[in-house]
Amino acid sequence: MSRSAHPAGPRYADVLPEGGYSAPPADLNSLDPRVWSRTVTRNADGVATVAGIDVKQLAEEFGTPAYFLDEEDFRARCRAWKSAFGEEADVFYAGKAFLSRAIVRWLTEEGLNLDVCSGGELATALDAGMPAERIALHGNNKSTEEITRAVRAGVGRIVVDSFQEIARVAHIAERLGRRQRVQIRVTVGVEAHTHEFIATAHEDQKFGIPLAGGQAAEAVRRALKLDGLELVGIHSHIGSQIFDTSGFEVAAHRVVGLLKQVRDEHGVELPEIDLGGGLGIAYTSEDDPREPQEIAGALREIVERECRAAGLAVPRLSVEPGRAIVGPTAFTLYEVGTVKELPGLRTYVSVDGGMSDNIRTALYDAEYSVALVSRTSTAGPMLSRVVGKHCESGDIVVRDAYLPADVAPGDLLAVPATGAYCRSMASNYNHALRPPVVAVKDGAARVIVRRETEEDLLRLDVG
Ligand SMILES: Cc1ncc(COP(=O)(O)O)c(C=O)c1O
Ligand SMILES: N[C@@H](CCCC[NH3+])C(=O)O
Repeated sequence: MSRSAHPAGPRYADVLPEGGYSAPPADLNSLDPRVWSRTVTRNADGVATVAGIDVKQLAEEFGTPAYFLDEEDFRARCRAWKSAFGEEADVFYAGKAFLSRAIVRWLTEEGLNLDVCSGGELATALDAGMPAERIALHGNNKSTEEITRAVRAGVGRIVVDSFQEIARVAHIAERLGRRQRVQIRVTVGVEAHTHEFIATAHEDQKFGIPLAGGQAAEAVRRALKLDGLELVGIHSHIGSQIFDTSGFEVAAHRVVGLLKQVRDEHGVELPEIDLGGGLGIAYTSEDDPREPQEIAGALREIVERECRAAGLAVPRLSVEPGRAIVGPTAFTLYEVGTVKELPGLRTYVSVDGGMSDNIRTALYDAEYSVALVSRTSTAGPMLSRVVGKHCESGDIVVRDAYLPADVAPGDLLAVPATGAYCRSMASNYNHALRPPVVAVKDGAARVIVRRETEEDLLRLDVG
């Protein structure tokens, strides 16, 4: 929410968000299809439903807070990415956004590959049957154990992130009698227009080997000399929650520039380019994300044009969307516990979860939307802040939202677009029990990640 004066008047200028507040939406009961997963709607009684199941029934059966993930929507998004990039490219789903065995099975069935960035993600992928050759291992500080497991399993590629790692992967692969396919992650020097903590290709941050100063070219030189490595390509990931294709285009241009330099220096044409993930989604009605076709068209066009100009064969392209596939497919369902009005300021609506199930608002100032979903209301708009139950004043789920003025304890609220980086970044802060993920499809709901229990917490506490 943004832009305009505080509804309570100028006296409260000090509490204004940057740019001010927007006017309340015309209809507080509507569920904007750009923000909600595809099968979310309201039934004749005004209760929101997903995949045909009403949220009151879901809350009763699975409790709150809980994430509800629309399987059909997830699969449709996988297919949209696959068909946008076509047979000449590979789509690696970024498991860090959210990973579970069910997700791995759906990805495998839909023909996507998988990017993992830890031993835990690798274990989940292999356990759920993703063929190793369709897995890429990432990370800026992979352990020797993680690299060894990945090489042993036969992963399709390891994306190396530093000079030390080039030597480390080569050494491990040689010791195991393997030749590991690797890509080198480079930093292209693009300032992605996103939050500082999720931008990854400007120069002053921890990921990748800079193109600047010839470091990436030196990394290629070293990798080409090592028997344990098969250098197959160059990787770039510029950041996350990006709406504008221009940063990807600059990255593609610079990566192709490096391929040309490698060809000119070593007579080798590297056969692959990966341009990472990062495509943004709509968290609120004000966001206007790009579609996979748009990004695919723009990337293909620039890679082909640049390669033609450089006299290079067009390399195989891959991308790693996480948020854009899983983000819009889930919402978090909460029950309202208390409603506290601060006259002239706003109303604090406390729900039964918070920063332990969605840290993004506190961490990145992320914006979310929220709706009353257990009923409709004809009450007027109330400027609200939806907060959690943790012992932190920064425990905010939705910073600025209009809710109907009659919202009361026992009502159910849902926050859409929480499929990415919410359950995967959830914590046990205040010994909160991490919520379950429930997959919904065709009128049926099943738990794919169960709710944590106090026994789970106590089992780890062995002191
Ligand atoms: C290397 C890499 N690939 C892919 C992704 C997925 O990004 P997103 O979920 O924004 O598509 C990330 C996370 O930002 C990443 O670090
Ligand atoms: N975790 C971040 C994105 C960073 C992903 C990894 N490079 C988010 O919630 O938006």
